[in-house]
Amino acid sequence: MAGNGVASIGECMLELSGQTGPNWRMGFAGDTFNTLWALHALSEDRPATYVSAFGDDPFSQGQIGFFAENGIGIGSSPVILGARPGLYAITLTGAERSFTYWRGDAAARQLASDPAALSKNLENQALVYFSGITLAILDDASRKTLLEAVTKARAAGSLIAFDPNYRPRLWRNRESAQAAIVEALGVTDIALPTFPDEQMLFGDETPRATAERLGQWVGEVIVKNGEQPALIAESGTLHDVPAIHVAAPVDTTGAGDSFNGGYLAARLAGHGPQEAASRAHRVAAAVVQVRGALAPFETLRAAFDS
Ligand SMILES: O=C(O)C(=O)C[C@H](O)[C@H](O)CO
Repeated sequence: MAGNGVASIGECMLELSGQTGPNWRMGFAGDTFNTLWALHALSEDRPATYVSAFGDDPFSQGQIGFFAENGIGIGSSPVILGARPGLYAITLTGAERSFTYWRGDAAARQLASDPAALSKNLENQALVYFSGITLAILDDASRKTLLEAVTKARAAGSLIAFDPNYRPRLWRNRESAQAAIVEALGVTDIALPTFPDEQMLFGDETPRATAERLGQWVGEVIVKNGEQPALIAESGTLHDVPAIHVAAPVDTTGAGDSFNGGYLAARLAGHGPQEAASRAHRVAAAVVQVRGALAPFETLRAAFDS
């Protein structure tokens, strides 16, 4: 039987944000971590595990320490001698973000190197979350190991949530991204795609087309579309849930990830999809008003409950 915990699988990097002159602020972030951060802030009573692989250098130790200080464990995730975390920097044009990465040899690429540890991390979880970035950083064999572990968790009763989160640069080509993402959707209960990503990768013309295409495999689909309404498809019924207009956003990094965390926290707390999406929009609106991907827990909670 599935337990009470929440687990998110992927890569958390060092994050450089908030450049003012020559000064950067260093934090820790990565799409699946950003989602777990919000989910954990909003579901405090559930044990939270970030499932990845880590290095043994001071930055990896700092990362694991930061997770622990904030109540997030790493379960049985491997700590690999000589490995280190990836790094990314945020460049802002207005509030719109773009990223530069140094991540090709990051420890997280070995997150499926110990299949037994990976499966153990997914035991007793109410919810398991992963993304297209998780898939993109793995080689074919590791991706197969990951999907087997997720399939096993699902069979044991965990709810599986997935955001296709398309990062073209991380993939060999478009076809391999399409194939891996479609395979992941086959083991997904809640899909949280972003329309412009789906348009770029699959040529969908409207959010409705995305919802219908994903609805072939997934019972609950939430199509995010920036400041446009989110489109929810649940067992074939569609609803628009308006987003929140933020007058002066500062950095859009992590908005979609935090939306996902808010949505999943609300669903786990028993709210229906429309109420969950309204709360998720409020959480995302709070995150675009801070620099970097993570907002303080109190900020997230205030937005979720407002
Ligand atoms: O782009 C990535 O791979 C990241 O994980 C960096 C950011 O935190 C993430 O994209 C924000 O959604």
